[in-house]
Amino acid sequence: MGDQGDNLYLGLDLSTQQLKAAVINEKLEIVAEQIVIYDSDLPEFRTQGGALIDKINNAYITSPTLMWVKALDIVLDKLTVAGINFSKIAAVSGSGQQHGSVYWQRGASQTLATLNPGEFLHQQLAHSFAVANSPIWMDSSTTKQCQLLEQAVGGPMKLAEITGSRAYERFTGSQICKINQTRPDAYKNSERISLVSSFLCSLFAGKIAPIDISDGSGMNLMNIKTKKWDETLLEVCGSNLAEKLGDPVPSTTIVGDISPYYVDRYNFNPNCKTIACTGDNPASLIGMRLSENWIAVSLGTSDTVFLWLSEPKVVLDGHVLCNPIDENAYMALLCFKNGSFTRERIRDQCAEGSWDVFNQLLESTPRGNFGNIGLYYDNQEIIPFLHGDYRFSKGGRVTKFNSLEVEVRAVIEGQCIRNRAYSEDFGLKIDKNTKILATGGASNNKAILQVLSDVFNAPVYVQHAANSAMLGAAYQAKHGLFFGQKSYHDVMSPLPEPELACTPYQDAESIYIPMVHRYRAIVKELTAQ
Ligand SMILES: O=C(CO)[C@@H](O)[C@H](O)CF
Repeated sequence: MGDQGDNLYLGLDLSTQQLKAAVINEKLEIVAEQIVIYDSDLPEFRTQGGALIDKINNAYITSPTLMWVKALDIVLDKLTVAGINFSKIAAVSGSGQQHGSVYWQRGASQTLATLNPGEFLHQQLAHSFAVANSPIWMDSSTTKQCQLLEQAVGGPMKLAEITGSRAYERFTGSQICKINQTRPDAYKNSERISLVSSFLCSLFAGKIAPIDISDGSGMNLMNIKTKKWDETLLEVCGSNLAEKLGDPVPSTTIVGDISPYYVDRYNFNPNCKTIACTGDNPASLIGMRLSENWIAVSLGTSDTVFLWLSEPKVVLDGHVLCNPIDENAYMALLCFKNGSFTRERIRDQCAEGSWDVFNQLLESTPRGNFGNIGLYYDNQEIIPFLHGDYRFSKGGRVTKFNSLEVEVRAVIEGQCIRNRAYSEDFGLKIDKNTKILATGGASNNKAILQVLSDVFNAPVYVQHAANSAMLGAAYQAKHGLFFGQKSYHDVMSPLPEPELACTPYQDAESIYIPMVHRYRAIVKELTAQ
């Protein structure tokens, strides 16, 4: 690939609402970035936020598989128009929304291996999927299948010990099980089954790509210690499933040379390597350069907390995934559905829709909020399994707080206390080395970050990288290409250090440790009801 100095790397993030692509150089600087937003750029698929919600059963949520293929056609054409010299791209990798599944029709491997460079991908793959609309992570229609998985191994704790999570409706195992039960012909005609991430990799590799161990940890099917499929769990979901899935591989695996389709159609270098793709959250961990002593808090539509784990922990709330950077390590993932929409609701109700007013109200109240605590769940929450608003003053449950500023502080403190409580359940020990990396939209709000810092009694840093999953995929392309020659930290060394945003007040720990205990007691009481 000529002088390494001018190598480029391509990373893509196939997320729920859009496909994003970034080209970076050796210094990990973004040299081009393009996006395809499904709803507006591909209106023929009639998605809402990239998803199709079943009109009869709104728990049943899918995405058109061919829409994702067409989005790749478009984003590569956009990069072409942007003048990218594809022949300089040394490696490509990607990330995908976790848990979704793609069902390749018999014969799809042959089609992938013999693509005609004169035609679009979507034209040639139009009949390559046994299931036209892929189940995605927003689906919650597989409770019965979850029960089968847990019963098969002896209950939720055992399933969590084996696979890193108790059974979740959105996880791929229960989704495959449901396809097999409700559409047996489609299951039988599926030559292979991919995750969204390995599906994306397959399009570049010109063959059905393997599932990586990190995204594979989000299926309730893989033993996170042995990194092999659990035979008992596969049996529950369908016959010959191991053959349909293929063997899991480390997330840095070089899957092969890029398909000749891209060499002939876009002038990619024939030596360009396709690196295994992974889930969007593991890719974010890569993009955020997370390591031990760091906690990452992504403050977005949903709030996500990431921890680096050297050993797996058996928990019923949250997920343990194999680590995409070090295959002998793990990562903890806590997903909270109620993030920015809830903050915005309280902003609209209490601060006339203004973040400036919101922040003034927040900063006008003392740490600890006069003993008030609030839990706000606009949508059914994953952890804890609660829905609605719950307010408590010193004396007990109340229907409303007596001031706007108390309500504002309560929503932010409540979310930050939640983050700390469940992180500690994962074994997080907060000490003088603990640091928090905040990302996502709300990480631009210093007033919110100050509360996060106080609740965790740790400094908060920010990283203004555009999209940690997309960049993580681009970084993984380079990391995978030089795996064994350069360490991950060497690969990432050109990146600037995260910037310190705020540090905790002296009295923070004495205020928030009792509040975390009180939070736990409240949640225990509410979930018992
Ligand atoms: O379900 C999730 C993780 O468990 C989400 O973060 C999806 O990965 C979003 F695409």
